[in-house]
Amino acid sequence: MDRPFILINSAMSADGKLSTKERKQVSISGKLDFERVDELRARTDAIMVGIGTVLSDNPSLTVKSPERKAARKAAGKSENPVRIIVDSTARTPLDADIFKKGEGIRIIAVSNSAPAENVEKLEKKALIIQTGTEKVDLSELAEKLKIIGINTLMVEGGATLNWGMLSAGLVDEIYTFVGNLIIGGATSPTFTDGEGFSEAELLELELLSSEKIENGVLLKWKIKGKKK
Ligand SMILES: NC(=O)c1ccc[n+]([C@@H]2O[C@H](COP(=O)([O-])OP(=O)(O)OC[C@H]3O[C@@H](n4cnc5c(N)ncnc54)[C@H](O)[C@@H]3O)[C@@H](O)[C@H]2O)c1
Ligand SMILES: Nc1nc(=O)c(N)c(NC[C@H](O)[C@H](O)[C@H](O)COP(=O)(O)O)[nH]1
Repeated sequence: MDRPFILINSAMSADGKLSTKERKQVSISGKLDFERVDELRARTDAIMVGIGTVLSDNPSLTVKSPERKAARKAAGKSENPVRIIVDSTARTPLDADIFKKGEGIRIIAVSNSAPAENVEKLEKKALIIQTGTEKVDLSELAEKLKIIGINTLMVEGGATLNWGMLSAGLVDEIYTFVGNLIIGGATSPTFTDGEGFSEAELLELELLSSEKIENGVLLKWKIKGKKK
């Protein structure tokens, strides 16, 4: 299958959580890690998040640094990468910050069961890609993104989309910043939620690097494939 190079970047607590039990975001990253994420954003063709992240965090997914935005412009690109929301039932609020902030293309990926009236409203704000019956078919979405010129895709969570991408075999590398806090809670989102793998399905990773950043550690992993 021809698809973009796909990287997941997430920040997690020392106990592997992405946010609190109320699904409220907390700063796990410090200033330097947020700078690193901005730099990654500026280098990628597209950024993708799940609708759960939009509903809880309302991210804009823009490049923040004026210098990086200017460098993208100078290279003939938009200031921001293409911003994509995976939203099976077309629930994205029309006043979400992703629409209000920054220039550039937005894509909402919906399934074929998304209510037509929601899709029609979103069509005024974004390009719509429709795949899958109940849930967005992430493999088909990745192929379509490649066709429209997206060669590098950065997934910024959340927990359910991370699982969807990993379990569909769609991820090449994972960058996790592990921050110096404990969040706890059996229901707090973790780096990968969803159904989970059984023993015969586990994914094996190769550690590419580890780097101390302020009071945390950045781990870069490559996906090797199913654990033998
Ligand atoms: N710390 C971080 O780096 C970070 C990054 C992003 C989000 N978060 C946190 O994660 C939480 C949100 O995670 P979440 O799990 O609730 O939502 P999510 O962002 O993972 O979105 C999940 C949604 O994606 C959609 N989806 C469609 N097709 C899918 C498929 N085939 N597979 C999987 N998902 C599919 C579904 O509509 C599903 O409800 C929030 O609390 C947020 O603060 C943290
Ligand atoms: N890298 C990172 N470190 C964190 O400590 C944290 N809580 C997030 N969380 C991801 C979440 O989705 C954020 O809401 C977006 O990173 C915000 O993006 P914007 O600034 O709105 O562009 N991400």
